[in-house]
Amino acid sequence: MINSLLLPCKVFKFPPKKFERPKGFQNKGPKMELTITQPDDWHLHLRDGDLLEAVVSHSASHFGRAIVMPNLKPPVTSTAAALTYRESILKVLPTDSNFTPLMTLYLTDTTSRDEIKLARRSGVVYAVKLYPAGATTNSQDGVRDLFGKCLPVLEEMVEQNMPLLVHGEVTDPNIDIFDREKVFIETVLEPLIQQLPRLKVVMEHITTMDAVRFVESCKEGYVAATVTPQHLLLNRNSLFQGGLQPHNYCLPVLKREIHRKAIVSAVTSGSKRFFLGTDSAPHERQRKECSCGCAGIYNSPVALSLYAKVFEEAGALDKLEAFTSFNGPDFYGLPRNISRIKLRKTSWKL
Ligand SMILES: NC(=O)N[C@@H](CC(=O)O)C(=O)O
Ligand SMILES: [Zn+2]
Ligand SMILES: [Zn+2]
Repeated sequence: MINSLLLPCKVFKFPPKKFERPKGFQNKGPKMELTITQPDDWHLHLRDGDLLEAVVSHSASHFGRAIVMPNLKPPVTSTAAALTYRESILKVLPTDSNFTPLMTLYLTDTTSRDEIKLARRSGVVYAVKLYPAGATTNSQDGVRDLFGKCLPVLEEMVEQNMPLLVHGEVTDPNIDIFDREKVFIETVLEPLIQQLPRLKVVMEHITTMDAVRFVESCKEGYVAATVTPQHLLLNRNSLFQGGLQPHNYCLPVLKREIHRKAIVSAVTSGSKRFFLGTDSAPHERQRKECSCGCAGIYNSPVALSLYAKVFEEAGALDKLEAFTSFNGPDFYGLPRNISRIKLRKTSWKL
């Protein structure tokens, strides 16, 4: 794939005193540059072991912080495990990196209220992740009884102002795979928000116009969504273009073009409810290219450029910075980054 788009080239650090508003898009002849506040990634899979070591620098070179997903084997279900995982990430970071992993807990039917209190007190756990059991990669230990066994924990999360991050798909095999997000909104998210209107919810990696409408209909500051580069750039044709394309397979699966367009409109509108979450999900090559390929797209080395391409093509580069660098920390109640990153438009080959 040959692209002409904005390629991140360097992070410039400014001390707070010298902080000034980014100058924004500058067109200097053929050389186009854009300087924005350093982005964060609000949905990232770093894995562990060798894979962690192989991928972490790709995120750390562009992003200031990342919400690190807990779907390891075994999953990160306790604050103690999150602390250990965090240490193993910090250990393999490049020495000059100030990348900060923001840890999450994997919700199960047996998570306790005390665990949520511990998580909040730890100062390193920022959210709890809901995987409906069987919905996606390493979700077999996920939630089976959200409105029953998990309810006390959700109430504690309201008390602790701890966001619930949601993989929003039903797992019923009788529901068509392309409808699983829409049905999840109707049967789980809408009742959940009615029951717990003060719970902060992030609908992760949205893929449909139904999700866009749902998020826009909720109270700002309580419900938001992350958006991946692949769901902004590809539709479901890309899964079958010239043959089966396993590297375009992720969950929730890519949808029709009308859905892609709705998501592009939502993020380029300047709405505060949508922010960057790459869902970069590395898998070993032989697990993608085989008779039963697993779900997940690895994108962190190129994600920021791809987002910039989407905003540029929509004529909305002036809205890019809010999506990449402001809306996420504002929703989580965290400070925006001080450092900045320069994007330079250039041709490159992936
Ligand atoms: N998105 C994916 O297709 N896969 C993710 C899990 C997830 O985010 O659902 C993974 O961990 O591989
Ligand atoms: Zn997911
Ligand atoms: Zn994910």
